[in-house]
Amino acid sequence: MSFAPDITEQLARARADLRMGVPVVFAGPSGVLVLAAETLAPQRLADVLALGGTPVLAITARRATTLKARAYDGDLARVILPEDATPAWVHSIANPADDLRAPLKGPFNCARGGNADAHRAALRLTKSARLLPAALVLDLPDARGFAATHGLTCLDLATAAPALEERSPLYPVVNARLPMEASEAGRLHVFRPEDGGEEHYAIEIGRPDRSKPVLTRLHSACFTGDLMGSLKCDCGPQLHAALAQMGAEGHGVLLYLNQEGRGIGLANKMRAYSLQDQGFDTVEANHRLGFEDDERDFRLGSDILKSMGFSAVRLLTNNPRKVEMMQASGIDVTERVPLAVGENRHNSAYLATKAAKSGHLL
Ligand SMILES: Nc1nc2c(ncn2[C@@H]2O[C@H](COP(=O)(O)OP(=O)(O)OP(=O)(O)O)[C@@H](O)[C@H]2O)c(=O)[nH]1
Ligand SMILES: [Zn+2]
Repeated sequence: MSFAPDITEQLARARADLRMGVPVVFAGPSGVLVLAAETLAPQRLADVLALGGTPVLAITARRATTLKARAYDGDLARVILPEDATPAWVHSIANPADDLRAPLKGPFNCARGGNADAHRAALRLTKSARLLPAALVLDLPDARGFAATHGLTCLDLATAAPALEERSPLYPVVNARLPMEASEAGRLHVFRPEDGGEEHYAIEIGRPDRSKPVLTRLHSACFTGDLMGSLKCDCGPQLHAALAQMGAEGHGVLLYLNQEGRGIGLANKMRAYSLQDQGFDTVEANHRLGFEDDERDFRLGSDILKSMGFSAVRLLTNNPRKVEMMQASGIDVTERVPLAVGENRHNSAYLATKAAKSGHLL
């Protein structure tokens, strides 16, 4: 019998630690101390520098490209901290907000050779904590001892790295009747992941026949568009048009996935909006922040559909990646139903970029 948290539970703790600015430790053949750049407090940086060694700032290859730093590890770069590194320096590498106003100094001295597995895991962890993907990493000679002395979350790298790539199983928590404007025959189902992450929702309209393809919308949360009526995207009109079509047909399932900002979280999406005000498009803004164009995993949607008893859908979308990911994860997409609504003068460039760079069909 053990009450000790397993790796999934430890990772959930580690995410919370990083969001608060508390370091975590990865223990492996060579252990490391990890702090998220975004939440790095001045005293913690001073403490890390006082430990000696060669602290590096791990950033993604996307961010490295903008900074013209050498990504010797392929998907990431390890920028060696200058001896006089300040919190402002660390934040300016991690956060592109001031890239244009204060062009970064460079050239950067980047580590090459050795093993970057812990750095890669650290970046995955910052992303999954919805922080900027940048982490201060310092080699520790006795990682487990250091974690025990300082009461830090200690993750075994060999178990944590694969666990960070997996998606957590979702289980149904509750469902209840929800009469809506679009249909009085609505039912809201709540699904919860086992890893303490975001819940996702399914809005079932009518009682769709499980043996036939169901009209389905895979909708990613957009606080600004869905709730605030933002004109910068088409999410609000798409949400309402999808529900209206399901209401009119009498059946449907709208999956509301809490993947705000194409999976980067609302704070990072607002950082991307700020970059868009500096002239970058939606894809360039994600890259400058260090993210891929789209960090979402639509297999979540397949998991929910399967658990509700569906195996085939008529998918309301303009995004071919959604169709591909559904198919690849065992849900048959018998038809793509276009959903082109809500274009206006504020979002026409955004929609054009999605068509040109992300393959969206208009
Ligand atoms: N990072 C980022 N996310 C954005 C931006 N504008 C909107 N989003 C997010 O993009 C997602 C839009 O999701 P969906 O409506 O499912 O979009 P889609 O991939 O365009 O596909 P379809 O609407 O099905 O055609 C939401 O999570 C929004 O929060 C942006 O400029 N940057
Ligand atoms: Zn939106």
